[in-house]
Amino acid sequence: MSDKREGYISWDEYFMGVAMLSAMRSKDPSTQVGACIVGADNKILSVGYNGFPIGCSDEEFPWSKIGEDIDNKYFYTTHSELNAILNYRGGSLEGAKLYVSLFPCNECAKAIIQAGIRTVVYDCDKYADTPSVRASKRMLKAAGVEYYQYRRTGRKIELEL
Ligand SMILES: O=c1ccn([C@H]2C[C@H](O)[C@@H](COP(=O)(O)O)O2)c(=O)[nH]1
Ligand SMILES: [Zn+2]
Repeated sequence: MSDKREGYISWDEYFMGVAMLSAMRSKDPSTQVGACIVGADNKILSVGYNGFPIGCSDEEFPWSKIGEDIDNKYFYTTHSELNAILNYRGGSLEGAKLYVSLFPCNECAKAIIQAGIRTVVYDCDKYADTPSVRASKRMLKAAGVEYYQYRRTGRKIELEL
């Protein structure tokens, strides 16, 4: 009989937990998104969160979404999924799985498909009714990328940092 410790987190909790922790790095006051890309052998390949590109300072660029003209975050934010894909320097993401705290938009869906990611596990789907997410689902389905919602376990994790 094994005397292994009970109560350890599952793979799904671990990877979605890393995605959610990554989201906490985001400076977006409205929606923080985190992503975690995992290889077939349950190894984490990359992580990302929504933020401005390198060199575009959070002090200078706008986080407002109602700003005039080009003073609007939508022009500048790199989405968490794209950041996770671009942060990976190890070669191919063919066959990888993506854990993400918000359902990917249509632009991220294109990047996911082209990167060879085959599975998307998402948590929140608050923009499900928008054309962007509807188009995203259409593309993911057409490309044979499986997607399903993460089943929350209700486990609370407290970290003293
Ligand atoms: O696929 C996606 C879609 C959105 N995001 C990021 C981009 C923005 O920073 C926020 C959304 O802001 P709202 O104020 O809720 O419109 O989420 C992402 O990372 N990935
Ligand atoms: Zn996106």
